[in-house]
Amino acid sequence: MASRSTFATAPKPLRADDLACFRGGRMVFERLSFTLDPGELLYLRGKNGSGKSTLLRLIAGYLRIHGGTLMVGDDAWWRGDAALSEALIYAGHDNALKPVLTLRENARELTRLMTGHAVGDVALADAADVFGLTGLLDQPVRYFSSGQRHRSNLMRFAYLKRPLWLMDEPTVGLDTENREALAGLMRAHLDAGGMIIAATHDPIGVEGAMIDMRDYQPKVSLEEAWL
Ligand SMILES: Nc1ncnc2c1ncn2[C@@H]1O[C@H](COP(=O)(O)OP(=O)(O)OP(=O)(O)O)[C@@H](O)[C@H]1O
Repeated sequence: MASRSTFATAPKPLRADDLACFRGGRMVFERLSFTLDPGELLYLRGKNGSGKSTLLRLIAGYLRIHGGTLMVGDDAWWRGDAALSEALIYAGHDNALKPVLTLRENARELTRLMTGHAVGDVALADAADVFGLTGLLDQPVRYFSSGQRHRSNLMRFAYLKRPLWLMDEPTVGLDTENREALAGLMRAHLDAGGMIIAATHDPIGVEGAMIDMRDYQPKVSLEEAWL
């Protein structure tokens, strides 16, 4: 199991107050507030298009804040904050794997880009073992099934020692065994003082608080509704 000292940077609490985000020509959410302390998990629930991915992408620094504040420890969040991007791992809907490379080469490439150093063979073997990918490490990703690709994408959470995990639909396409592996990995991360925000439609089986995105949808006035 990981320990606090295994994180490259110390976990910092997140505090959002009255956050708002405008995207695709409309306000996606507004007045959204939450706190997330080390060792805590926050689920984002809500129907398609309610802004779960938008919130994750905003925290990751890909989108702007249009209202409210987000504090990272004692510092105000800002887009392009290298310290924050070095403290988080984001995994969205699309996998970031290059099909022509093997899984090992993909992991080395990703870690070189994200940290400046390629992941070592021992750390990679341990991470592959979590999701039953040991036998696939030296296979080109183009031969993988969709579930194998998804597990390969999730593997980064096991070998990058970063405190804040932003997970978008992490259970999609996972069988029961791998859902349990994912839940175990998440529990170990939280036990070590890590933090997770996970957008999901499915129960994962790890205890956490919940944001219901329905509570933060903009209210449309009667006049606007007629426009
Ligand atoms: N690349 C984009 N450019 C502009 N608008 C976008 C883009 N991606 C999503 N949106 C809009 O942002 C809003 C929120 O979408 P988002 O993907 O955050 O929802 P979601 O809750 O994650 O949905 P799902 O459950 O389908 O994944 C939607 O109105 C969507 O149309």
